[in-house]
Amino acid sequence: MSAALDLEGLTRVHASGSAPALDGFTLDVPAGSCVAVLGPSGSGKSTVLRLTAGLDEPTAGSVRLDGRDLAGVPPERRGMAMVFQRPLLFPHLSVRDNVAFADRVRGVPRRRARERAEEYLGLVQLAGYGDRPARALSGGQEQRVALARALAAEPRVLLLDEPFSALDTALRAEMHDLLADLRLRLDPTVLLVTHDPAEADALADAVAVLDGGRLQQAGPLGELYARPASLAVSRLLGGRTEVPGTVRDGVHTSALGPLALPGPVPDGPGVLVVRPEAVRVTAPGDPAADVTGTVVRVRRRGLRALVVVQVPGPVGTAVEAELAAGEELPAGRPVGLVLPVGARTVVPPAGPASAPDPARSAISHG
Ligand SMILES: Nc1ncnc2c1ncn2[C@@H]1O[C@H](COP(=O)(O)OP(=O)(O)OP(=O)(O)O)[C@@H](O)[C@H]1O
Repeated sequence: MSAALDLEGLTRVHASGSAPALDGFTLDVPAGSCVAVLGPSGSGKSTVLRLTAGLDEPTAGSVRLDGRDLAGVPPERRGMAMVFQRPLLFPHLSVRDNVAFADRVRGVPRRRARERAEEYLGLVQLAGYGDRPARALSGGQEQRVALARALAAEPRVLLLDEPFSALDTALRAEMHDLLADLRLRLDPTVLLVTHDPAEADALADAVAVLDGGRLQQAGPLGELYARPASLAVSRLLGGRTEVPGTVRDGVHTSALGPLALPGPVPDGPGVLVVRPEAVRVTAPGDPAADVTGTVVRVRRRGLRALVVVQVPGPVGTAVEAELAAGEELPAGRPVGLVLPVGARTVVPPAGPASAPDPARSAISHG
């Protein structure tokens, strides 16, 4: 049976005087839901899982399961199971005995533990693999066994730490499907750590974005794409259009000229961000165009192309637009761009710690 997980003000300072690895992190994971913690390397994602699992003590804050504070409860009594990026199987044991291991430690008789292991191997589509030594499995199969072993512990919360990131693209997609099926059958509460927005999109009901140990924004991923709260969130989700300017009375004025905003935004400096999927490319003379510019770079993304359009303003001011499938535009082509009002989002300018990295510049380094 799944449980509601509440993380409240979780903070972890490793050495006194050092910056916290995690700073006041608060997140609700409703029973039976899957929430992904998304963030770049070093942002504190694994720290969230370690504190939740009880593998590390928080410097401040609490972990609650169905309202019960877990302070002082050891990892094995928390009703949680964790799957890591590496499967950490016992290579000399059979696949079946790897899955049965937790039951055996709990004192379940060998025969019963092995029967249960077979059930869980069936769930991860490895029925018939029980007799094999774990060392004779492929990477994808090993990770299925790790998942079966975690599920066999009947956890109330399943903690997944980048569990599929070592797998190739096709296997990863298979594992995503498998996890979606397992969620339907077993209804566990899942807290997933990933650096990959596509993985969060495939698996999670909601996403919490971490940067520098701090929660930036939490909500359904579609909301974060449409309305990122900060440059860090926009960048993590692949946003590259960033036009600095100033907001006054609901209008953002920048090198692109005045652009009305869809909702109330406080007056003051702000950076306009727009998703490439929302930008429409048109002819330079089109009266509907909000701005005109020149295609300076084309990036392939499967059947679609992304074009980087240099627009008036300081060197490097550019807007990225996604073309329709099969549509092509060469570098050097003048174009008009429509930035639909609903797609215009203004976020606070970067502080000194998160100043834009010139190496990311859309124009100079595609
Ligand atoms: N035991 C430790 N002692 C000191 N600092 C640590 C320790 N564990 C983690 N850190 C630091 O805490 C910060 C957050 O680490 P964490 O492993 O949670 O990040 P992450 O987002 O999971 O990174 P990655 O995606 O690379 O695994 C990092 O700056 C890291 O160097």
